[in-house]
Amino acid sequence: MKKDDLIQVKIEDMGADGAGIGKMDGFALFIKDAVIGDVVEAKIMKMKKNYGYARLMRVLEPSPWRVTAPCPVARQCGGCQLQAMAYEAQLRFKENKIQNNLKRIGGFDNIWLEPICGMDNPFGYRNKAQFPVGTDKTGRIITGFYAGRTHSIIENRRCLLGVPENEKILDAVVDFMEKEHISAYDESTGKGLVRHVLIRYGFTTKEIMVCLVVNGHKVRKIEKLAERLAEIPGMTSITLNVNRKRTNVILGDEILSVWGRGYIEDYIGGIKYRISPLSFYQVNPVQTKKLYEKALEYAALTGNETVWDLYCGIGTISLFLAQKAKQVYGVEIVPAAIEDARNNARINGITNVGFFVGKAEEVLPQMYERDGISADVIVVDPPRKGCDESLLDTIVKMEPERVVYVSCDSATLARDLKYLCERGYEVVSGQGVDQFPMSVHVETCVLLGRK
Ligand SMILES: C[S@@+](CC[C@H](N)C(=O)[O-])C[C@H]1O[C@@H](n2cnc3c(N)ncnc32)[C@H](O)[C@@H]1O
Repeated sequence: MKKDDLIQVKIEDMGADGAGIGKMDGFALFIKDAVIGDVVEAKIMKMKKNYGYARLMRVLEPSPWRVTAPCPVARQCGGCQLQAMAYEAQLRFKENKIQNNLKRIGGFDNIWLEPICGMDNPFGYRNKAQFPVGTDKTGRIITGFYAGRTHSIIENRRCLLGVPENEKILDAVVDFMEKEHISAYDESTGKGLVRHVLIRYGFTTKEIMVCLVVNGHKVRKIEKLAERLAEIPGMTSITLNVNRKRTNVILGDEILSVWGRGYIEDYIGGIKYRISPLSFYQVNPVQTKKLYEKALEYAALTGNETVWDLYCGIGTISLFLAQKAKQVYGVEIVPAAIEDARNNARINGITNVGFFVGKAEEVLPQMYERDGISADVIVVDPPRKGCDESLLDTIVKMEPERVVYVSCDSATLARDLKYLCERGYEVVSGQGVDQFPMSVHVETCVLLGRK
């Protein structure tokens, strides 16, 4: 097989990034957009020693799990990788992904997981969207999402994963930019003003926040845009975020108020959270509630426990746990998030929590060595790279009865579980929670107990 060859192949498996995998002449061929069970015609794009990449040209026999993707730009857009696959099959894919990682990376052969927790309606679930703004070849202002692995914008104002309000907001922003001749930022030159539109929506409160990310400190006639946006029911906060750096990172550090208050509020369970443009907040509130309830169930609190919630963000899990614990301590690296966490405790009248700013892998060992702190239960919810070994070592030394590991990357989860299980812990239970339908991502919650 060589570049540009046309082949016919049956898709027998799927890779972690959602690409279909077909086998031919001993080679594994990765074919994006092919669904397990399809027979496809594909064009070879690149061959390596044992595997290759091919482009899907035609589906010759559709898989029983193939569906028509409801979004017209699903294939080009980098946001969804699994829209052409029935939701039930997506859930099986995610369960397999977790199990494969546990086996391959963690060496766990027989971990029983509770059935994955999926959504009844797997669309319209996202409470946050960040739309890049740019221009097309004719200079017309466009917004949408980046194509997979690139920074070219696929125009789309009606993303089916988000709320309908997004479209009205984007219409208002683009109209305003065209009428007032406000430029879009150009990544290749570093020139132009408007980079992204960040929208957040409180599902329980229906409050909306719009934050325009700009390469500057002001936008001419912004009050005209604010006037129009303020007419959208629920609009609560309009801000500018200043990002003058030539970087892929979307948000800068500085927020300037334009209209309304600088935050929205939302509830998960009975707890109210204040969310500012820079705060980390889970994007799928329906599933987040289920995830936190699972973490709370695994923590099995009776009211006498001291609990540490590491990587606590704005204190979402900490406040959930505090309802059933004696004392909860949260640790988080972003100072603004800890400010939000303290505020969130205050507005909910929760007094049995304390928050610390710093790296979990520094704060916990320091406090253990210096102050001899203890823990009955430790919850960790790290970013994709997982936990630092020095943090895992301290957890082992502190000997909590239970460790609840919430993970957005089952590969690093498997690595860290292996480490803990070689040092006195065992996996008691676990469950995948689908926070990101239509994408390949999946959240996992695991309970570890002392052997
Ligand atoms: C997956 S989020 C979890 C946040 C929170 N538990 C929630 O559910 O909203 C991970 C958090 O870890 C924070 N973080 C990243 N590295 C960290 C570190 N080394 N120490 C402490 N926090 C860290 C991030 O800022 C982010 O808020």
